[in-house]
Parts: sequence; structure tokens; C-alpha cells
Amino acid sequence: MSKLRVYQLASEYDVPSKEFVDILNKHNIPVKNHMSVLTEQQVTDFRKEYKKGEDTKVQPKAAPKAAAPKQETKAQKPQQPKQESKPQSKAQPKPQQQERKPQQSKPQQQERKPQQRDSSASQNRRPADGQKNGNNGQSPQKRNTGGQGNSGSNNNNRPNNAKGQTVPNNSKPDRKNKNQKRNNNNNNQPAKVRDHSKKGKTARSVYKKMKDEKKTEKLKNQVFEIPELVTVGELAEILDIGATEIIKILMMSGTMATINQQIDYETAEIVASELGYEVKAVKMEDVVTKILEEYDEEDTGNEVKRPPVVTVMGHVDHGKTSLLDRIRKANVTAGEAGGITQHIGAYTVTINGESITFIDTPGHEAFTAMRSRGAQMTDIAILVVAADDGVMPQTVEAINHVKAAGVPIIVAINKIDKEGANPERVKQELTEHNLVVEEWGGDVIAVPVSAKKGENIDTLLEMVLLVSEMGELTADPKRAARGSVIEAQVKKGKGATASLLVQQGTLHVGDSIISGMTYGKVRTMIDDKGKRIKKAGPSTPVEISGLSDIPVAGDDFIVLENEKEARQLAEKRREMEKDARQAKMRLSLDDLFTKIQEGQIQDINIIIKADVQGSIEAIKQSLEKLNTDDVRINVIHGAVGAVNETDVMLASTSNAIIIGFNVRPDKNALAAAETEEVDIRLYRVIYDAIEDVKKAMEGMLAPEFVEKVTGNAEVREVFKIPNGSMIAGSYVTDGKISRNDEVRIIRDGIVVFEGEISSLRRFKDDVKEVASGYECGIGIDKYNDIKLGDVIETFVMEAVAREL
Ligand SMILES: Nc1nc2c(ncn2[C@@H]2O[C@H](COP(=O)(O)OP(=O)(O)OP(=O)(O)O)[C@@H](O)[C@H]2O)c(=O)[nH]1
Repeated sequence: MSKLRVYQLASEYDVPSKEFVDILNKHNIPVKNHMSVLTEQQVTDFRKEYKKGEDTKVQPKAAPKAAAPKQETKAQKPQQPKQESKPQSKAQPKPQQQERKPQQSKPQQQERKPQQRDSSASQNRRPADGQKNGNNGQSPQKRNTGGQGNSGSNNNNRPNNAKGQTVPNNSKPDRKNKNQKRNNNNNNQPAKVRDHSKKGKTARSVYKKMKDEKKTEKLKNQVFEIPELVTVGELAEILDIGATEIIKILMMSGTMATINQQIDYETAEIVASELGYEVKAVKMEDVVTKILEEYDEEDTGNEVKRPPVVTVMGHVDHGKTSLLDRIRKANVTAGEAGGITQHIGAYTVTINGESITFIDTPGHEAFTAMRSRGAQMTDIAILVVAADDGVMPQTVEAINHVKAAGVPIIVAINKIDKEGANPERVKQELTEHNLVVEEWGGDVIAVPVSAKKGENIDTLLEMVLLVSEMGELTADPKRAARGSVIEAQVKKGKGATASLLVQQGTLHVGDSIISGMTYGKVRTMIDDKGKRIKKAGPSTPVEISGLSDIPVAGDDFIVLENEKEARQLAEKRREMEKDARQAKMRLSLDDLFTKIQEGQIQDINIIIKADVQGSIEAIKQSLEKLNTDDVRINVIHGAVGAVNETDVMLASTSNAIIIGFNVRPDKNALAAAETEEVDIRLYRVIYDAIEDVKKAMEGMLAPEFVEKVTGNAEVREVFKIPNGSMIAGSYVTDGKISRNDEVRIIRDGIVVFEGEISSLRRFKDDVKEVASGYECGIGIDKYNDIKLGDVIETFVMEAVAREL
């Protein structure tokens, strides 16, 4: 009828649950742990089989009575078959104690402890339990009766008067029971001993019991909702019983728990069913999703215009910081008198009576890092291009990152005060990246400015407002707030603080929020002028304190009913985010075809990194020719240089594959690619790259060999040997350099040569391999242009069976 768990059966045989799992497995009953449920059939089979006297450890129970514990231990196992049979099948209370001793003296120390605890726990405490509950051995009811509301209200909360009253009554019997228990201990086994407890019942306790039973019955008709993670105390509260009751049951199953310990739903369910309660899981995941979905549901009808949020990007030294400073300063002097600007990660300026919020950290790296965590804070990107320098590599990166995010761009052609400034050339160069300015018939607004002199800054801001107008940015300030974390840190006297951008609704002091895995109540809130405020509406950056921990930049935050809910959701989200990351659909050439077939992708995003610009163009054009009616290839970014971490982040957020042509990923990129599960494909021949993508699209990708890097060495010295060839005095930084491996020379992330090793020496000796941490001389066959600082990478091609 009721399901039996492994630990329960184990306790019948008085075998530690852990060992019992092995025993069951030996009996072809596949169970994972002590909590696993056994089917009736399995139990019956086991009992039957066991009777046949198989060689398990189960027997100790029936084993001879204790006489010589130590020696017995070893002897016992072989003896088992004979003795076991009859008694065992119905768990025998009495023998157990005696048996316990021999068990303790068994070799497995680790096992022993839990075992001991287990038994002593049950010895000391169960009786109390047993007695309270024990009349008919039906644990659930009894336990409830005895322990129920009483101790529950004792330990946890008093609110329930009725229960509160029962406390004193109960607690006494409890103590009594303990004494009785002690008496019973000698011959007892909790489950059975309970019957004896009837003896001590007084009229009052019988009356009380009846009352409690009534209550219990009522409660039992109820289905209790239990979160997927719950502390012992919380479970007690939900079931309205004493936490000790729960702790006892956990102990019986071999888990030592405290009131604050978290248990999962499965465990909680077992405990509850032991107590005779019916429970069901409340999926926090559902709650979170529901909250998010509800929030996302269309307009409330109360939407009003909100300020745009702007991020500034561009090539190094083109004036991003100067521009942000200029805009901010202009605002402070013109803005609230006496306001001292605070660095809270973003600030708001007012122009023509309208506000604009600027994110303070310029650059596409931060932008993409935030985006990779889900934050979509930016409404408009200002691309700063120095008029004297023109479009540079990071300008292109920024363009591609912004485009991938689908954010409109306004170009600020900066440094127009400088001699040699040539805004027209900048406009020209921009067209090469599909940014055509308005005056040339395109739709990109470009404003020539001087951050240094403050020239045209107002115009730039007006353009921001114009673009924002077109974007129809709105929010309902009446809703509960949600937004994103801009940055976070621990501040003296304030604890964990976070700069938040309120994107929807209004955030109030006292609101309970969660952000990622952190939660808390907004204790204090300051704005970007350092002023304490009580509420903050849409597009407002604020710094708050009161969180349990530092949240992560880029995570969202939402406001919830109360702090408890926030905490529970934060915990749940921790799991969800982990799962989501793992489950995130990562694109890889290997599974491209399957995904195309399944209709999961229509666009294949590709990032190309190459040694020269020409290769990028060539690869791009060839790839674009592979477009079909169903699938389109988008090269979302292409640049010269090694594959770096930002490329990987962009690939991660855009679900792209990185193709490296004659370049290598740097270390950070490799690490990021591993965690983000980004597919980086490296090629030396353009044809191979195109063929791979083509074959992958057709489901034909079946390379037989995959490259495995075996070692890396850094060239620290270069010298010529008499025969004229060059030797690279190198230090092996990782892996090992093997004489027979293939080799490539990498300079600044670019592969300059690929070939074979001609000689490998340690001091004067020819060696087969040199391990990491050692120096060696490496000669490269047919290559005499090794330079200081080059990296020598060795690799082998391994045959791999491909599956699609
Ligand atoms: N003449 C002139 N110089 C400028 C202007 N804007 C910035 N600069 C100068 O250009 C240099 C770089 O400016 P930053 O604002 O630090 O540039 P950035 O893009 O923030 O640089 P990174 O933070 O290193 O990426 C500084 O020396 C500035 O003074 C301008 O409008 N005119």
C-alpha cells in the first residue's frame, strides 16, 4: 500500500542505508540512494530472495547474539545464509540492538558514525515519538497527535492560539515519554515499541489525544503546498507541527538536520507522508515565470513617455569619457544647485525639459557583457568617432555589437576642433560598415562635436531625444518596479549596494526585490546627485542598499510582495539560471544541420577573425553565397586579430559561431568559449572553412580529424646554429612539446607558420619531449624567421567519429 523507501527497508534489517543500497543493487533492484522508493514487487522479491539466503550483509541481524562482537564481524558475512531466513522478513525489533554492536565494530569507520548516530538517535528520541504516537504503531497519526501542533507552535511561532494552548500539555507528556522510552529502549525497536505507550495514558492525555486526532484528521484532508526547497522550520510551519517531529523523522532516515537546514521537496514529501500528510510541490519556477510573464503582458494602459537610456561607444581614445564628462558637467551646473554628482553607474541629464539617462561605463565590452546576462538597458548608442582618426577596429566592433543588439546608433564625430579633423572622411568610412548618414541619403544621424570644447553637445542631445521620440519609449510608472543592475559593490557602512536602472514601474524604499540570486528590501535609495530619494520612476538610475549580497551587473531585478518570497525566488532562480545556461541553445557546426532540420534556426550568425582584412571579406562573401531559402548566414562581426573574449561574448549573446582564419584564440577567449560553450573553428585555408559550413548546413559535416593542442612554448631567445638554421630558446608554458607533434608559430595571435619540428633539445641532448615548466631549444623545419615573444604551439590531429 504505502511505498517503502530504501532506508525503511534497511532499518528493518538494521543495515546502514548506504550499504543497503549496494545490497539492493546486488539483488538487481536499481536504487540510487536511501530515499529511493521501492515498489511492492521489489520489496516482495527482495524478501523472498533474501530468504533464500543469499550472500548479503543483511544477515547480521539474525546473526548470533552478540557474544563476541569483534570477531563476529568478519565471520558474519559468510554465515548469513543459514540464519536469516525466517525472522528477517518482518523486521525484528529486538535483536537489533545487539546487532548494532557488531556492526559498529565493522571496519568501515565512516559508515559507522552515521550508523551510530542513527541508532542512538532513534534510541533516544524515537521512543518519545513512539510513545506519543505509538498506540497502534501507525506512525503518521500518532505522531501528529502527540507532536503535532504543539511542539510546532512551540518551536516556531505562536500565532495560533489554539495550538499555543496545547503546548504545555504536550510538552509534559513528551518528557514522560522520554523516560518511558529509555525504559523501552532496551528491548525496543521504535516502530513496535509504540504500542507500549498506551499504558501511561491518563484520562487527560487521552482526551487531548482525541482532540489532536480530530485536528489531525482535518489537516490530513488538506493538501499542503511545499516549495521545492524548504527549511525544516518552514516545513514544520506549513504542516503546523513541531520541527522536532521532522528532525526525528529525518534522523530515522539517516539525515541529521537542524531547524534551519534546507531539504528538498522529495525529502519533505517523505517526511510529510510519514506524518500522514498529503503534500504537493509548488514550483518556484512556475511562480517566477508567472511573475515575469504577468509583467510582460501587454500594456496596462497607463504607459507614459520615459527618458531614453544611452550608452557611449567607440575606439580607444576617441573621446568617450570626455564626452560623458562634458555632458554630465554641463548638466550639473545647469541642474539642481549644490548637487554633488555621485558615481552610481549612470546619470540623468535634462535638456529642453526632457531627461536622458547615460550609462557611465563606455565601451561595447561592458555593453555586451551586460547583454550576455540579459540586460537590455540601452535604447540608443552614441558611437564616438574621432574626426582626426576615423573609423578604427574598435569602432567596427562597437558597430557590430550594437547592431547585434538591434539598438539605433547616433554618431558623434568628435574632436572637430582638432587640426586634421576630417568629418567627411569619417562619414565615408562609416558607409563601408553600412552606416549611411542622413545627408548622404541614409538614416544615420551624425553630429560633429568637440567634447573638449563643448561644441555641439546640445545638438547631439537633441538628436538623442529625436531618436528616442521615434522609438516611442514608454513605461507605466504605477507598476511595481523592474529593471537591471548597472553595477554593485560593498560600501562602508552600507553593506551591499547596487546601482539599478529602473526600467519599468516605480521603485520605492521598502520594496522587496530580487536580483538574480540576491534579494532584500530597499533600505536606502540615492539618485545620481547623491540625494536621498524615496521613489524612482522609469529610466532612473539609483543606488540602493539593503540587499543580501552583491548582485551581478546585467542581472535584472524585480519587486515582489515580501522579502520571504523574494528570498525563495532568489534561491529558485539560482537553479533556474544554472539550468538555463546549460540548456541555452548553443550553435555549433556539429549540430547545425539537426537544428536547421528541426527548424530551430533560420539564421546562422558568424563572427570572423582573420589575419588580414582581405580574408574576412573573402570568407564573408563565400559564406553568404551559401544562403538558402530556409537558412541565412549573417556575418555579424569580422575583424583582424586574435579571437578575444569580447568576440566570444558577442558570439554567446548572438548565438554565433566564430571562424578564425590564421589566428588563434587568446587564453581568456578560450576560457570564455568553454564556459559559454561557444564553437570556435580555426582554419588555415579559406576553402576548408567554407566547406565545413556548407557541409554542416547539409548535414554532411564529417571531418575525420580534430586538432588537439598538446603544448605551448614561449620563445625567449633566438639563436643561429652553425648550419644556418634558427633555434628558438623556449620555455614550455603548458602541456608538453613533443618532437613528433605538428607545430605552428603564433605571433600576436596570428599564425605565421605551420609545419614540423626539426630539432628538440634540452641543453645538448636531443629529447623526445619537454614538459611544462622547462626550457628547451626548438628548431622548426623550413622556417627561419622565429622572433622573440613568438608562441610555439604543438598539436596532433586526432581521429574522431562525428555524429550529427
Ligand atoms: N582636441 C580634442 N581632444 C579631445 C576631444 N575629446 C577628447 N579628447 C582627448 O582625447 C583623449 C582621449 O579622450 P578620452 O575621453 O579619454 O577617450 P576615450 O575614448 O574615453 O578613451 P578610452 O577610455 O581609453 O577608450 C584625451 O586626451 C582627451 O582630452 C575633443 O573633442 N577635442
